[in-house]
Amino acid sequence: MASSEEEQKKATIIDGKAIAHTIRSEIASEVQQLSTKHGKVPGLAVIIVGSRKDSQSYVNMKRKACAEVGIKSYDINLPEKVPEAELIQKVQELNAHPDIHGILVQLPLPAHINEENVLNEISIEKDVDGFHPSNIGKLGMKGRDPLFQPCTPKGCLELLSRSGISVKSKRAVVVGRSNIVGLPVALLLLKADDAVIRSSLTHTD
Ligand SMILES: Nc1nc2c(c(=O)[nH]1)N[C@@H](CN(C=O)c1ccc(C(=O)N[C@@H](CCC(=O)O)C(=O)O)cc1)CN2
Repeated sequence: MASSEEEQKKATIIDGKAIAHTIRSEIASEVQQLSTKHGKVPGLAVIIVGSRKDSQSYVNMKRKACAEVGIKSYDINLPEKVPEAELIQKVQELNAHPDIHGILVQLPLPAHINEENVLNEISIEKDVDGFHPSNIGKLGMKGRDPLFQPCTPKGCLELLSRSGISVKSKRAVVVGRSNIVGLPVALLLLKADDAVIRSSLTHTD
């Protein structure tokens, strides 16, 4: 095998924990600067409906991560049977709250609540999950940039770039096409190199 080919076949180990540690220190110092210079502390409202164990665990991790970097998290825990209108009213209150800069509604929601109706209500300026149709739509459009990008897909691309792996001229296969991971990963890959990348979405969900 030619040496350049050998180079290309070499595996790269991605150290996710080390990268996460670096990113958290960067965010902590940005938050510190914001508060020193402008007297502002970023505020994130995290809404969870019901008591699914997996969702509780993800939400706890997000709240803990906020505390670690100095972001103030506002915990909103609503009962499983909360009416959709009440959840929407809560989102609207948070949209108008001056100390809350980001709103995150943990998914999935109980079956009686229409997820789309709720996500559409989040102000696009506070849509830190990037799930609002306007933000997702811009993610898919050439020359447009969403205000926020979904975090797990953004995390995948961030891991690659911080590990020195370029996606340019590569072929990518994305397994799954969920609104939360598969679809936005494919869109982010296209945005990263729309001239060359062909990303194929498999139909597992
Ligand atoms: N409002 C949101 N709701 C949900 C999201 C989200 O991003 N925003 N994503 C998932 C739940 N979730 C975070 O909330 C989440 C779940 C799983 C993973 C993940 O990376 N899983 C890895 C395993 C990681 C490990 O075990 O260490 C995997 O599946 O391979 C990230 C985020 C639904 N709801």
